[in-house]
Amino acid sequence: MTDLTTVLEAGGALAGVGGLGYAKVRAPRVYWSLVGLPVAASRFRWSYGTTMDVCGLTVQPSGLRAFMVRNVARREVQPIPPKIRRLKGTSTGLVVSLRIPAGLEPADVAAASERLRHAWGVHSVTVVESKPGVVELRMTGYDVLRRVRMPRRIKAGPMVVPVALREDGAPFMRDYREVPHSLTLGSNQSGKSMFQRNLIKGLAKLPVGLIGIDCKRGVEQGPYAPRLSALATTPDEADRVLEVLIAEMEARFDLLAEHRVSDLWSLPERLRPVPLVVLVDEVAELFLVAVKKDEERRDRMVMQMVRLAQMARAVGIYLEVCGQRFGSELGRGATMLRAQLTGRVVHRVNDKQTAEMGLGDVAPDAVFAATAIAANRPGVAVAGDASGGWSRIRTPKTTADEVAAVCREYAHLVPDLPALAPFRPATPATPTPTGGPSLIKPRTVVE
Ligand SMILES: Nc1ncnc2c1ncn2[C@@H]1O[C@H](COP(=O)(O)OP(=O)(O)OP(=O)(O)O)[C@@H](O)[C@H]1O
Repeated sequence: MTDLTTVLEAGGALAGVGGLGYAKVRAPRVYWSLVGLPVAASRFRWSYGTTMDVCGLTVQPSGLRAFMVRNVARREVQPIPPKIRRLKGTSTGLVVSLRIPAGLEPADVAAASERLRHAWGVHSVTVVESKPGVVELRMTGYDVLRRVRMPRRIKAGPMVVPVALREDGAPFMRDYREVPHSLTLGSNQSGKSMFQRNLIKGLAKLPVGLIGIDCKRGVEQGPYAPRLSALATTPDEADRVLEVLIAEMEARFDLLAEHRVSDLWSLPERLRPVPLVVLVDEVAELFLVAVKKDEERRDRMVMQMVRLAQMARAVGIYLEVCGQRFGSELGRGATMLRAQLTGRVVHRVNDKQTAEMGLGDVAPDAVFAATAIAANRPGVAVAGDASGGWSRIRTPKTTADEVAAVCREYAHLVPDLPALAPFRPATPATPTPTGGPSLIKPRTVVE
């Protein structure tokens, strides 16, 4: 009987270990919550003081403080680490809020993030300044980008779309009011289309107008036609669509002037024109020059896009440009346009120069991270912005059919924009137009 009990106990223990091993690989969230988090939290608490000390993140207390607290001479007291304000476990990691003592700055903690990661045995440590004097250490317990699962509850805003997951487990949000224009770069098969697909999936549900420019004959954006207000599939069509957008921008500025406000969001809701997002897929195809005559069109389009990028934010027209490279080889004015596209997402690239094109001017520290993206990780990218911050992200795998279904479901949100009507892609059933007013008259398209 005793032998049987021992065998059953051993069997139960082995099954438990096997189950945990299985969970670690197949359900890392569950494993983290059951095992990883309690272990990491204990390890953190136990080794906090010494780890911060060896990582150079302690300061000598002031003489007065040493005297007040311990009533001893300053040289006799130990250096003190940042004070822990809060420690919170999440489904992907651990978030620790620290008050930075005088003598340290957030950059010191950020510089030590690799050392902290190894000391506490976590997958990554990201340092974010949450308010002056306070930093958050966002640790992830496992590689959350291996299989992306977006958090269930995401706080979105009027022009904010969740597109990908960040390495620290938080969603990567595309906020058009904060960063109006953006550039997505990456080599072949790196995941650019997947990024735009996720973006369209989010945007399709918002009250915005979507304008597609896909000079690969519409193969990428064609399936989303029911939700598009316009789709240009050749450079000539794109040229005309951009002309309409410039006219729309000017008309919207007249409206702002009439109501003495400086941006679209300050207008009363009933007068506010619908925001427009212009999605350019593979920008090199758009600026392609086959014969000398095309150069004039290309230069005109670059200048139209530069004008939109410089001014259209205030009137709610936003640019989302995607390409393999974006350098001076795209023609006159291209680098000027790139400078205006301040949101940057760089997928795997073939050379350092392309990573520098995307991130060198906004987040130089991120260039190396972009060149280190593995070929077997499509969809992984480095996202930087004009504030110099950057993060590693990955989009969830989403099929074109899934996004096409969302576009059909939300086709009733296509705004009434008569000037763009000639460019409206054909769809099986034309939905009833809704949304904000258009400010310019329909044009006759001369083919
Ligand atoms: N986040 C992701 N997770 C898993 N697989 C992905 C992810 N993103 C992209 N892929 C896969 O990688 C491949 C290339 O993706 P995608 O077509 O988006 O790349 P691309 O950069 O647009 O390529 P191209 O420039 O050749 O059009 C596809 O098979 C896609 O399913």
